[in-house]
Amino acid sequence: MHQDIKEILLTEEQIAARVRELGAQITKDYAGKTILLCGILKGAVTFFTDLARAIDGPVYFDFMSCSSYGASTESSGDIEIRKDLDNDVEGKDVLIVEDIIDTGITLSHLVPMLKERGARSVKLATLLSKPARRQVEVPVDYNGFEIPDAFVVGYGLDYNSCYRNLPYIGVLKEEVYSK
Ligand SMILES: O=P(O)(O)OC[C@H]1O[C@H](OP(=O)(O)OP(=O)(O)O)[C@H](O)[C@@H]1O
Ligand code: HPA
Ligand SMILES: [Mg+2]
Repeated sequence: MHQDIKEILLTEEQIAARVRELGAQITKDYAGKTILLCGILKGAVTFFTDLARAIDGPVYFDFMSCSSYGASTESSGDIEIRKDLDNDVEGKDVLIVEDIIDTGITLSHLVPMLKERGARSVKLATLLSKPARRQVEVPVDYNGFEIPDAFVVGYGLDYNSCYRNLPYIGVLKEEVYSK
């Protein structure tokens, strides 16, 4: 285990098993449709690539880059779109893929924006949800795990751009961000 990690919350095996379940459910729910899978960079990349391979059906890939945390463990409340989707979403079945919903602020901006652009449907898949920290309610269609109120890293999630490549989800030691 990495020296900055206090505890492993979800192992590689637990994540892989849950991603397979979510992929099977999405495959059923979208039978006969093509999904425009929209990953929110950068945190969602790892979940996105695993989830996409767990879906048995036609899928297009697109990505949007937003940032609100920067070098902090608290949301700034300002969502900056650094890169928009390449696809026109009008008439498409959009499935947003996120790594985590924490305050809900990021998704509360993105979901209405994609609906306004004329998407036929906009649904949301997240690997993690931290309900204790929610400031804005966002309906989640596919949720991997509910987690307690702790700052987690790994499997795509970062603190100050580090730890994204850890293969598990771990709780970061407080001393790493309080110094
Ligand atoms: O529900 P919220 O409180 O809005 O938090 C969730 C968002 O924050 C993180 O992104 P971040 O801004 O850290 O960018 P990153 O994905 O590049 O790390 C995470 O990947 C989600 O997009
Ligand atoms: N870890 C990493 N990034 C995050 C988190 C978290 O717990 N919450 C929102 N963005
Ligand atoms: Mg981040």
